[in-house]
Amino acid sequence: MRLSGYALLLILWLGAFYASIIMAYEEFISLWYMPAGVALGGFLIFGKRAFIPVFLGIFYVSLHFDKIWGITFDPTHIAAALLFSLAHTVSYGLGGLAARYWLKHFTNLPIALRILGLLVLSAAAALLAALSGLSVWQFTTETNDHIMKTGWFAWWLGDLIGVMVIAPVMCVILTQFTDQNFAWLKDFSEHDEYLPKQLKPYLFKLSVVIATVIGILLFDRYIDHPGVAYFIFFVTIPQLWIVLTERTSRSVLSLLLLTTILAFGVSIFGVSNQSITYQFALYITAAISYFALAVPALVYRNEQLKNMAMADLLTELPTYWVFTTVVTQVMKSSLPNQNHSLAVFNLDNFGLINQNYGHTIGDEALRQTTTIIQQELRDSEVICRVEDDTFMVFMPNRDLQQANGRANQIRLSFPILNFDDFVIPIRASFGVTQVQFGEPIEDTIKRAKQALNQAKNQGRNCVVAVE
Ligand SMILES: Nc1nc2c(ncn2[C@@H]2O[C@H](COP(=O)(O)OP(=O)(O)OP(=O)(O)O)[C@@H](O)[C@H]2O)c(=O)[nH]1
Repeated sequence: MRLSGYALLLILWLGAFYASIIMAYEEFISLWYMPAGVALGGFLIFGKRAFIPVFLGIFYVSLHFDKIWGITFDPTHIAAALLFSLAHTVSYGLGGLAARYWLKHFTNLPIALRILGLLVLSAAAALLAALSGLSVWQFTTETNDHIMKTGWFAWWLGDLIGVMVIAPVMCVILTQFTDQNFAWLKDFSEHDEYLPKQLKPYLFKLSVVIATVIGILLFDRYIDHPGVAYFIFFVTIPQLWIVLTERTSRSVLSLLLLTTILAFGVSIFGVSNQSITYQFALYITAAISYFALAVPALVYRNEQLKNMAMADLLTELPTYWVFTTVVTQVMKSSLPNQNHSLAVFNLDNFGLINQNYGHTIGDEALRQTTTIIQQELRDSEVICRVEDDTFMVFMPNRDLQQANGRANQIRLSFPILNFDDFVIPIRASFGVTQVQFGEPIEDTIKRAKQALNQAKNQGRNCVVAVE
């Protein structure tokens, strides 16, 4: 962690604290307590090194915020501030470190399960912070029994929302200030490249979110019914729209915006007696947003798997699966008098290239060879990489003799590859066979592979054709 990271964490914590004070709807109770999210996010990204800036932040405000303690600046005050700072830092430290461990070491679990773990850990950390913070408060002031009994729930909920909304924002910001690799966080945004970049549709969706929040606050302000605040749950719909269709950072930003507007709006529109309902709605909206993040991530993974099933990663040739599917379709639509053939070829002594020049050069040789052979093929011919250095070519409308000639043409087109300090001649052996009408494709391939074995036994760099 760089020094700028420490400083930034401290500044963000203080900024979040003063913002929460402005947004408090009751003395010391905020709709959402932003510093909780800054603290947990700090521990999540920086690990235990976040302790110092978080502790300093809360210690500073505990000393200077006389209103909290109602006592003067003396040893008791300092002891109280110390205890209070420890309660906050240790609670979010434990929560943040546990969340970090969970995300780092359970990367093979489904995303939804990892998110569930995060929600549980955040809830536990926020509860610990609320209970320990209030206990310190009660213990040091001895007067606020009422707060302990009635305030802990709102305090907990406010902290929890702070964590849910701010911690992901912290992850986006703080990852810039450390040299670590955050592969364990990237799963939540790896689908981003598949999602649109255009700003206009996002701004439109964002305005729907904002309009929904402000509309409901206004409604609550002017319709005198305690149930009106429940309409705020509708904001989940446009928020989900964003989560499912926009990049992760945009979903996080929208959640941040809607929470901020709601927190200010509750005070501005004078509807703070409904705060608990608004807090629940925020909590549910944030939790659903995180779960929904798993959906575009799953769609993205599906797309990746589909691509892997369709094209070989190294050569980008169609896979065996695509090849056999296409060939089977052609065979099904063929007439008995149509002759088709199939060639299997394997590069000669390819293992030696790896041995002599290394695997990377071997990969490059495979790539360059397939590019050159592809150029040599006719449009109607279908090629695939079967495995390793073995390939297959389907030759429609060619009988065995024609296919034999064609395979020899392809064999002769194998290149001599030029690298900086050396040249590598590429050679291959071929097995060719004609497809028997109505036979399964696996039988044809088996015969062609037997012919290929014969070609290898005959000294390589040749074509063997079998009926
Ligand atoms: N660089 C690289 N090598 C691979 C890849 N896949 C398989 N190989 C290597 O290709 C070689 C294939 O060996 P074989 O086909 O059995 O034997 P060969 O050395 O080509 O000799 P013959 O086939 O008998 O002529 C092995 O050394 C594999 O390690 C790959 O994707 N990249």
